Amino acid sequence: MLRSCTAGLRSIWALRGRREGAPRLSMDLQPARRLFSTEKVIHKDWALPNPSWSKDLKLLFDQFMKKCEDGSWERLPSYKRRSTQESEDFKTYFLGSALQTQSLWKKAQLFTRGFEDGLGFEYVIFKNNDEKRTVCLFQGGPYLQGVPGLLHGGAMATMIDIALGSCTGGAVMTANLNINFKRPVPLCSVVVINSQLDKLEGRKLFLSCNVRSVDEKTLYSEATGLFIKLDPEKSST
Ligand SMILES: CCCCCCCCCC(=O)SCCNC(=O)CCNC(=O)[C@H](O)C(C)(C)COP(=O)(O)OP(=O)(O)OC[C@H]1O[C@@H](n2cnc3c(N)ncnc32)[C@H](O)[C@@H]1OP(=O)(O)O
Repeated sequence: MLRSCTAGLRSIWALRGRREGAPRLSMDLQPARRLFSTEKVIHKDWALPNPSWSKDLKLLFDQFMKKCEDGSWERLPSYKRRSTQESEDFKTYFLGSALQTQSLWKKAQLFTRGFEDGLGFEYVIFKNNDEKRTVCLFQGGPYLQGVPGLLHGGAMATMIDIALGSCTGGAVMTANLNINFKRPVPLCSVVVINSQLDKLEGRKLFLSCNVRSVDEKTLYSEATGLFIKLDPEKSST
């Protein structure tokens, strides 16, 4: 698996030096990823295969894409920046935020999508709306190392937060995250995060997840999270 990651990295270096935002043709650089353009901005969907994806990740991706065919599952697209509407929703609550300044707003992006292909967070999330659950396929790259050869716990916590968040909807914030790290995750390996909504109580969403190896034999982590739907009557700043 590590070898597959290394092989992927070779193609990554070939792509280095090409900066996002610079004028370019979508098909020229990353044919596997869908791009659509408005007048000025190119929104790239990052939850699609790229050359750094290991065989395991591609295989699981294909399996879940098949499950999407009858409509029971959907693949969630992933962008570096939230849509204008989503951003407006959050701005409503955080009126005093530094992001109100135009220059910062333009620079801000989801930090899990800020790495070159294969070096950081490679992931895709599939959602089953009826069952109120998601499956996140995650391959943590070499820049996410903690203890040598192993994935940093903070990187795992980040993915758990995102995975649990994907079971919610609308404007929510993480209020509590509780993680039990049971086994260390080898760097560049693929893990599967199964998340579900356990309970909805007013504005409180109680969620849980587990993180397992592809063969399901290793339980790496278990976590619970509390997310709060933001109250339109309140502003947090
Ligand atoms: C597909 C892509 C998905 C992407 C997902 C992205 C994931 C990224 C998510 C994040 O990183 S969010 C950033 C980290 N989180 C924060 O910075 C949150 C900081 N905290 C807050 O802003 C506020 O505390 C919060 C908005 C969460 C709640 O404030 P509110 O004023 O709206 O709620 P309030 O304090 O009235 O509490 C509402 C209920 O929740 C309960 N509650 C709030 N915080 C709690 C807590 N920490 N533990 C337990 N209960 C809590 C509170 O007791 C109360 O219960 P009851 O309704 O039963 O009375």
